[in-house]
Amino acid sequence: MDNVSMDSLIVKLYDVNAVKFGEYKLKSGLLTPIYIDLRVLVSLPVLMNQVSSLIYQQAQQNKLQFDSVCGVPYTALPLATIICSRNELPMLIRRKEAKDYGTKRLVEGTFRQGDTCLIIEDTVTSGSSILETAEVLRKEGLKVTDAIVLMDREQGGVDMLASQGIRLFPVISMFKLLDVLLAAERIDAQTAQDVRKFILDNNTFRSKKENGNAPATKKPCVEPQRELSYAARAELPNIHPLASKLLKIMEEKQSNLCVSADVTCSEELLQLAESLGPKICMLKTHIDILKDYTLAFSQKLQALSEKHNFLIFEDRKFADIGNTVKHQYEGGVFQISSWSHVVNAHAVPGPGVVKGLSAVGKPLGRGCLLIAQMSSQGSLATGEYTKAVLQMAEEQSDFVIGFICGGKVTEKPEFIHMTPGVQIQAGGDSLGQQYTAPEEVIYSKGSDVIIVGRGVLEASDRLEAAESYRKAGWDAYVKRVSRSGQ
Ligand SMILES: O=c1ccn([C@@H]2O[C@H](COP(=O)(O)O)[C@@H](O)[C@H]2O)c(=O)[nH]1
Repeated sequence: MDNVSMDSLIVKLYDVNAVKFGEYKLKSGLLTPIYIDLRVLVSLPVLMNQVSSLIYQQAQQNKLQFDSVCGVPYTALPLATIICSRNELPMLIRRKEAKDYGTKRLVEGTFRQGDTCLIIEDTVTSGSSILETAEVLRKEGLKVTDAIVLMDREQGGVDMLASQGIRLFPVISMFKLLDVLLAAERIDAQTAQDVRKFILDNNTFRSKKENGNAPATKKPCVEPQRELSYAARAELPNIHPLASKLLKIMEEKQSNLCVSADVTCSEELLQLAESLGPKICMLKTHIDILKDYTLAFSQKLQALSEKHNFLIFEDRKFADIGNTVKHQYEGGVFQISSWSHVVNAHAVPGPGVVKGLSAVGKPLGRGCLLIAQMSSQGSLATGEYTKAVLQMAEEQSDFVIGFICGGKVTEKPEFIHMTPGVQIQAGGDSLGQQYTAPEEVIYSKGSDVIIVGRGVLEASDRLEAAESYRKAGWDAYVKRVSRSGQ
């Protein structure tokens, strides 16, 4: 289902009163300004079918492997039934309580020990209902590794379940829902803001970790740091708003792909942005290689970035004293700061380069990546130099949002790691470029975003190639987060 119909589904859910604003009590007793009541769907067969297909699409898009499907009782039961019946899949029913006669089974249906069962849920807050169902299924000898939810309230369910070895794939997330209802004028800006604040202030997983079960004395051993999802990092208290926006785009579009649009004609660049826009979280430009740049072009590019929800990154690699980069960023022919969300800089000149850029970009809400490492053979950006770049970033984190690097260079989850020199086939070119595969960059080296140029541009079908890179990058990320949660 495309974005437009996803948006109209969200509006429909509101119109049938499945999304309510006011004051409601959650299962935990917490009062919430938004309540999702998907029970109403059971009387609305058209909507029921649409929602079921969306849930099943998540399973297909993420290539989930399973032998059976189980809906969390009760609201998700009919959804699971429709999915199983339409797609001829075996279903299991988890009883909420065992009968005191007959077989006394807690799981109805036939299965073999070691079979994998996919869980379907209607709404997730903390993830505890999915976990309860998973525990019952696991006790019966089934494996549970994945779950799909129609509506994720973004209050920590994804992270809690990941910590229990379950990857949760949401169809709709709370922030997306609020954006759509606001745009459709179903709610006003104040309501959206109040709900957003509530969600951010009431993360059930974070607060449990922060407040609950704290040992009286420190544990002697250091536990390995748990990997946060992109969505959880987007909500970190000290995160730069642009980094947060990027992480939310990545989560929403399930894309950690930045395409490097290294073409020399502005029309071709706009065509790339139009066709690949839905697949990417960011589009990288080298504006000075265009032979026909105009300011009108940059306006069209901005319009496409809004239409397809991606950020623009001008790979200008500023490397001069603060006063000069200020002019280069703001003025000249390109007026980069007026249209590019993100730029990058070498640290060679010292902190003044960031100060100069920040003087122009910070008031506009822009951000900067520092080049900590390079993908080219013989690069001098290694070792102590890379460490000095990290230090410079930390000192100016109100403008620096992350790094260009070969892999993770800092454990600070507020910083974004972006890696160029990526192709499915590792190798290189004749001018020193070195390529690493998406899985290695994201899963093994811990980077966040893959930057792909010729891997897409030189493919016979650019859209198909972009989708392969999107999928490879996203699968590697999902694998990484679930590994750390187990
Ligand atoms: O270390 C670096 C920094 C930047 N780049 C840029 O990324 C793309 C890579 O293009 P491919 O076609 O995928 O090789 C290109 O624009 C470089 O200028 C980089 O490769 N390495």
